[in-house]
Amino acid sequence: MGLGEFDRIARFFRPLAQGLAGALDLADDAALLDPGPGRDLVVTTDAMVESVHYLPGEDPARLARKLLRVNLSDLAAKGATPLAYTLTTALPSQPDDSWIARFVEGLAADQAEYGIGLLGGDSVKTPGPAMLSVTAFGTVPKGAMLRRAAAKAGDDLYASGTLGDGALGLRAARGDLQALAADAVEALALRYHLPQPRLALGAALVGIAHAAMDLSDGLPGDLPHICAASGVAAEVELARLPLSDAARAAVAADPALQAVAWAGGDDYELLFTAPVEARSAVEAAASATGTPVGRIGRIAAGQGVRLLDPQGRPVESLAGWQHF
Ligand SMILES: Nc1ncnc2c1ncn2[C@@H]1O[C@H](COP(=O)(O)OP(=O)(O)OP(=O)(O)O)[C@@H](O)[C@H]1O
Ligand SMILES: Cc1ncc(C[n+]2csc(CCOP(=O)(O)O)c2C)c(N)n1
Ligand SMILES: [Mg+2]
Ligand SMILES: [Mg+2]
Ligand SMILES: [Mg+2]
Repeated sequence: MGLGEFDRIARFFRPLAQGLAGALDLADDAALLDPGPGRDLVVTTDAMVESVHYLPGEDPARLARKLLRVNLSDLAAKGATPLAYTLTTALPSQPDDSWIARFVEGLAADQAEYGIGLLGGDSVKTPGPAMLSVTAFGTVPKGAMLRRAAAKAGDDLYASGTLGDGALGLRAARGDLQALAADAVEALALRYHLPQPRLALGAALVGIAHAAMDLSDGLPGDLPHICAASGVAAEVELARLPLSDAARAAVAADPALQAVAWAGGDDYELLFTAPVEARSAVEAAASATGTPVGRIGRIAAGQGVRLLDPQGRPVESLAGWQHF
């Protein structure tokens, strides 16, 4: 028999709230959060469901870190510095305390890594698969949050890091990439399990980038959001998409994986636009934060996204992740 709901909160979750005065020891109806003078509060929520967002049997510590990181990635995309988060767990009716202990280990590790604390949350049971949800809070200088709606015709379009590793990494984690060398399989799976939110780059792009978002559903799914929000069109040269050595090896071993590498999903890289005059400022932000950044296309007047294959032909068949 596991602990009761409130003993479980006190034992496992309260230590994660220490050091965050507004969390009130996880013993009140709500928490308090002060963004500080001259700062705006930035708020984002993402949930993860077993078998939809992560594989059954996943290490709870690694799962906890991914849950935090997908949310921190949205803060990064807004140029925000993370402050705190709330956590909702919907777990099968008899929660296993050793599972929760390991989940909390993962949260503690990334709290330390990113300088954040647990502000509160909710614990419920479910007859369905586990569902875990985080709401992350960050701050930006007042009025400076990066937005999807700020792209301008003529802007360059950039992506950080490498794309496609997360989606290929899911296949690697499932054991589907048998033809690939073990070190490449491991590198891809790690990118699926443990994204790297681009917080330093996001903050450095405040005042430089026009529009920004993070890539979670894959470039063909996500870029149309910037275009629609900004009332512009975009053109991407797929040959310019930055692919890791492991992703290139996977595509070389199985050319059918090219679409997976391009369409991505689970990337948690930044997609952003900036005026041509800001090229050296973008490069400086990239090098100051140690984040690779590649120019992958451009923004134009009009609407819609054109993806061009390496021969310059439009590709219509790539789609992003959608739940329904
Ligand atoms: N159930 C909902 N209620 C209110 N707003 C929602 C709901 N679902 C999504 N949204 C809002 O829709 C917008 C897009 O959400 P979406 O989840 O696609 O963004 P994202 O987190 O950047 O992408 P991803 O979920 O793939 O990481 C956000 O402003 C989000 O707050
Ligand atoms: C086991 C498993 N199967 C498939 C996927 C792929 N996937 C699921 S949701 C999502 C988009 C982001 O989620 P959301 O839009 O819900 O925030 C992606 C790319 C995965 N991660 N794990
Ligand atoms: Mg979301
Ligand atoms: Mg998100
Ligand atoms: Mg996002």
